[in-house]
Amino acid sequence: MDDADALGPPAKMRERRGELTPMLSQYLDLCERYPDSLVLFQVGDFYETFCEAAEVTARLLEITLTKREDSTGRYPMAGIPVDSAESYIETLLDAGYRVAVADQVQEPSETTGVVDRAVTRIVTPGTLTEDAFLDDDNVFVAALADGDDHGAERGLAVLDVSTGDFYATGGEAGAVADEIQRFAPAEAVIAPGLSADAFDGGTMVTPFRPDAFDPERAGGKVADYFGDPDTVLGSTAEVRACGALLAYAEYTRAGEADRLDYLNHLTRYDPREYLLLDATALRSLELFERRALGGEASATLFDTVNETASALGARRLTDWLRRPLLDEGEIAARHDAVGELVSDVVTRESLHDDLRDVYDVERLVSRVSRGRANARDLRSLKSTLDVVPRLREALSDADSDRLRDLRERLDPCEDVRARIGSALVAEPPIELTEGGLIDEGYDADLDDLRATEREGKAWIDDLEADERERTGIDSLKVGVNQVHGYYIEVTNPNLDAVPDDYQRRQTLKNSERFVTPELKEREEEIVTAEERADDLEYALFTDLRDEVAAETERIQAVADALAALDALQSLATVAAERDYTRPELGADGFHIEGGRHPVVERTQPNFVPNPTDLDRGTVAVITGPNMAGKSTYMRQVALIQVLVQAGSFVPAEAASLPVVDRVFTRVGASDDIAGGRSTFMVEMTELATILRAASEESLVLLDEVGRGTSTTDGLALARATVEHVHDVVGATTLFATHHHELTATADRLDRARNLHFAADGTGEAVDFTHRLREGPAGASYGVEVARSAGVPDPVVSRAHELLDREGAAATPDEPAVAANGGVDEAVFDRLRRTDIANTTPLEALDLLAELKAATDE
Ligand SMILES: Nc1ncnc2c1ncn2[C@@H]1O[C@H](COP(=O)(O)OP(=O)(O)OP(=O)(O)O)[C@@H](O)[C@H]1O
Repeated sequence: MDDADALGPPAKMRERRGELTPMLSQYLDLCERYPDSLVLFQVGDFYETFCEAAEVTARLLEITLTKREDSTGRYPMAGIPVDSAESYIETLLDAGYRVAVADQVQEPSETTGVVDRAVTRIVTPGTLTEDAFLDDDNVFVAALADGDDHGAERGLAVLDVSTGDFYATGGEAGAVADEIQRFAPAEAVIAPGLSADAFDGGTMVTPFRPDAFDPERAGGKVADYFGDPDTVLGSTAEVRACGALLAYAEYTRAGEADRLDYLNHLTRYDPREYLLLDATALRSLELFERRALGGEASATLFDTVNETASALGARRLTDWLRRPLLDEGEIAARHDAVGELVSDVVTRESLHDDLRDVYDVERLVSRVSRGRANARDLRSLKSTLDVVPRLREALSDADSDRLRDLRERLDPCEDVRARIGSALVAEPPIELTEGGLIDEGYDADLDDLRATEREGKAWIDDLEADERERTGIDSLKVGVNQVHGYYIEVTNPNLDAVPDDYQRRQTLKNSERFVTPELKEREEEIVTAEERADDLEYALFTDLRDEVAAETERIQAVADALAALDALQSLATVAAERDYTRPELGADGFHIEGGRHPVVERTQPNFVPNPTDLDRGTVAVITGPNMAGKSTYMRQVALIQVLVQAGSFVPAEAASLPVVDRVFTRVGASDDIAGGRSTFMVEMTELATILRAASEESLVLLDEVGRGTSTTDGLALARATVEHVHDVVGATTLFATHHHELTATADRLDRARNLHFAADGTGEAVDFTHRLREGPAGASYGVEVARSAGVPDPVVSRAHELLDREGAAATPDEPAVAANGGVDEAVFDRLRRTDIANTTPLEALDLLAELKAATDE
């Protein structure tokens, strides 16, 4: 928040409440009613702000700060034009404000006093519906609540007001925090007493009436929209969150009918139904956001597999990547559909072409339902429905269950389509009150009015010729202007010939303008017919819009099917064009032939495919020089896994994979400077999460764990981590490290493997092959990488000299950190297997004796 003083009633006005002019006292009232929002107050063609709010808006929007002066005092004032308000409002949102737009809701001509004003909408970052603010992506607002007992149980509700997408989920606080990250809401309301910690800096946490979270009240709200809360939701925490979120969404629609009629569908899910990707994983795998490490902006996974043709499809594909599936049947159903479209080029391409004509129906229909849609919106809806029969035709021979099911669900809504088609002209204007919307033949009364208008105009068109003949004045002209309407113009030399029934209207320098009683009558007829036609058109249009609004659920169902079809089409297009293969599911390990990194292969023309062959529970220790490709490889495996479970084919020659419950990553350095934590602290926090939460069903990527501290500590931690993951956690793990000593640890453990990236050290230059091999890496090429990076020769030579001197110390096959000081491996193992927490003092003494005996031998 830039400056909280800009909110609420200005002190200066409050002090003089009794004396203020009626207009300013209206402003003061509105500021009091909307104390959390910056009030934009319409005065004619401007939205004005006053006092502190004016100072803040003038600064943020770079507009002039002026003053309003009256008998009660001088008030700073700053205003923005109503016509270009949206871009200014956007800047205010970016600065962290909510904006309450107070419009004049009465014509100034209707009153002798001050015009009525009311807040007609509250614009907040998470509840945007105006096209001007939106791109294709979802914009979410969330609500977080706890249960009756205020324990660790949390409920989360997430809503996109512009599309009507509504999700609810719940669970213990940590799991729900992960779900929040998946949706990355722009805004959130939270129950009284809860901390906002689960939200990061990208979410504006907004205060809201605590009573909206009251279980009874919230339950009532949920019932109002979706039926019995106990049936549709999982816990009181979820009910509180959903109810409060609905109340908040209604609150921001001030002025419009309270209820959001297009919210018909609630998706309630359990986080355990989807592959869990926490914030760290989403970030480090760059699913949606670029990290631009080292200034090099790379594409995201989403960019790479997004070949959707519509906004609906793009949002659906985002959701599939954000919440990959766990259910093998569901995954296979998507794979079947993708497979069919991969092999059927004709269908795939015709789907892609047709889907390009699909508009953002979810948003269209929500605008229709809110009474905000114009005639163009309805035409766009019709164009979209026009596509549906073509899509059904393209899918007529579909085999896979999913495609057949989608075909079934593609209801062309023939009645709606025909109705819009017959009512509206092909290219209606945006304005709704100035006519030109409704087509001929739709309404008899309208056609009559238009006929009157046409006849009147035809009569006038003929008038010039008729009057020239009657008067004999060849230069006589008939014209029209805004102020005086139709007139007959006669130049001064001909004034003598003017007949008696001409009435003078206007005198110009060289001519006079006249009207005749008949011309006035005709004109009156035309104007009346025009006005009545405009009003009638508006009425017919709103009736049509209401009729379409009554079909909201049907149209939403079509939108849902279109979205899924487009997402499948996208996956199939990518698979076909980039040579992806269908993965086999249900394997007891990760077996990939010729795997590729889906994003890097797009920018590296000579990308080297690499295999993966890891039984479940294997810990692979991956060594190799800097720049050899370790990080790329590890991410490649994880991305392939995410793609599989999202329903996609994968960049590989062949793949046979299990379904994993969660992908964990501890990759690269991510300083949390804003959070005040050092790189090492962040690294350890992430590591702690993984070691606590990973299961045998998880896939874990650990990249250079322990790098952020001293070598000894780092190595000790890395080693302890490998052992713990191997012995206790049991997750399949890829562990990249520069500590060659770790390769010895891997040699000792049953399910650990050494893999490495070799580099050909030809002479003193390094040639990266990017090829993964069995066993530990032979040497570190760090010094050569330093040379190719431009480190001066003397430093490089000296480093070589030092390396030579240290010799064997750096060889990788040496056992790990002589930490056991020569103690027999069996003793070491015995210690490792000991669970101290479950060892009695007596047992401990026995153990000590046993170990002592072993070392004495
Ligand atoms: N299989 C591959 N084929 C072609 N180029 C690759 C391959 N793998 C990685 N690269 C390229 O090599 C460079 C280094 O890759 P990467 O960052 O994965 O190496 P690294 O071993 O993790 O390095 P460091 O240890 O310094 O983190 C990247 O620019 C990447 O694009």
